[in-house]
Amino acid sequence: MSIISMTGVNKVYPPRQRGQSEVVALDGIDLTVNKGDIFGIIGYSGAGKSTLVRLVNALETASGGSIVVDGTELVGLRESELRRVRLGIGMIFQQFNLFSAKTVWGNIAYPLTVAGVSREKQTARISELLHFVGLADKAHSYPDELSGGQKQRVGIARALATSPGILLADEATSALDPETTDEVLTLLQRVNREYGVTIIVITHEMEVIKRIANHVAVMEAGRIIESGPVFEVFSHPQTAASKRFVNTVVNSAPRDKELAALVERHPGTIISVAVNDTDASQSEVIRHLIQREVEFELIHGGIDNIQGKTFGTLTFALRGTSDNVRAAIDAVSRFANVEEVA
Ligand SMILES: Nc1ncnc2c1ncn2[C@@H]1O[C@H](COP(=O)(O)OP(=O)(O)OP(=O)(O)O)[C@@H](O)[C@H]1O
Repeated sequence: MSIISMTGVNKVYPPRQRGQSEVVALDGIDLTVNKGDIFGIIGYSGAGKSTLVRLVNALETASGGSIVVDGTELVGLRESELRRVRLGIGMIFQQFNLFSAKTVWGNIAYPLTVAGVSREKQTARISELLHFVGLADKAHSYPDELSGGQKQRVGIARALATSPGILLADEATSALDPETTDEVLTLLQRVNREYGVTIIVITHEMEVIKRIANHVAVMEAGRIIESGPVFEVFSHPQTAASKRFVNTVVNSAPRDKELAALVERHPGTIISVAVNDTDASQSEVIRHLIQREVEFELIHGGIDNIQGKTFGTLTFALRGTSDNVRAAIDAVSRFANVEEVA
């Protein structure tokens, strides 16, 4: 069931200065996020990701199109009605955006006070959330006394205070080191599983998508150029930009210097085979090489796990008669994506 649905959404900003032209930040966005998704949106700087998020939580208005959030059409809605929609959406940020003069407790209490929640209920909710994010002992600390990862955990607790159904995470781990990033991503997965919150993750890092998203949309120049289940986009990227993102995190075929070094050490035929556990398993590839009496050596590559599925590219140096090598490549090519790299 869809919880966010965008159809033909445009956003045009007026020129920043006289003489400049207007900026088309979003250009015909069609997007459906289903309830329970961890939906990743990836793109380089300026692709339009933050603009898209600001439209979803109604911080900005669209120039055209339709945006339906949890059954409510946002386009054309009055400010008082937009406020109600915003209550159902939590948000976390790259720079955490905590109130530095308030304690951890005070930060989490803030949205509850604004929503008119009684003191008693606030206390119960804040205690629950502090335990959930593992900061029960930091209730009376100030943000300055916390590490980046702890600050983001406060950010998550504050965003969840009013029990929103949707959480928007805008580059939420971009300021954190890899280990802390991992902790925060694990926490977001718990938010999704244990509280049933739909999460939209905005990032320029494919690792984040690979780690937690089930669905991904790739943005470029204000458009969504590719979208689908994470495993599909990783295993069959359709556009140059998606391929570049995928190559940052998965073992792909060797190129340039790396390839030249391999060729020097392994004269003969070198092939790269994309393997996965749905249609091109590693064992099937190896079985065909053995059957065709081809000697082989695994010289490059590796296997990843994406959404519980095996995925990777293995590069083999093949040795044997040219007929056998050809027959082996033909046989493997029937079910797997094979690239003869040398
Ligand atoms: N208030 C604004 N006025 C004019 N142009 C804007 C405004 N906000 C964003 N833009 C422009 O819209 C385009 C998309 O910006 P946006 O911030 O959504 O991209 P992004 O993918 O989130 O990039 P980043 O990660 O750098 O924030 C950019 O060309 C940006 O300069």
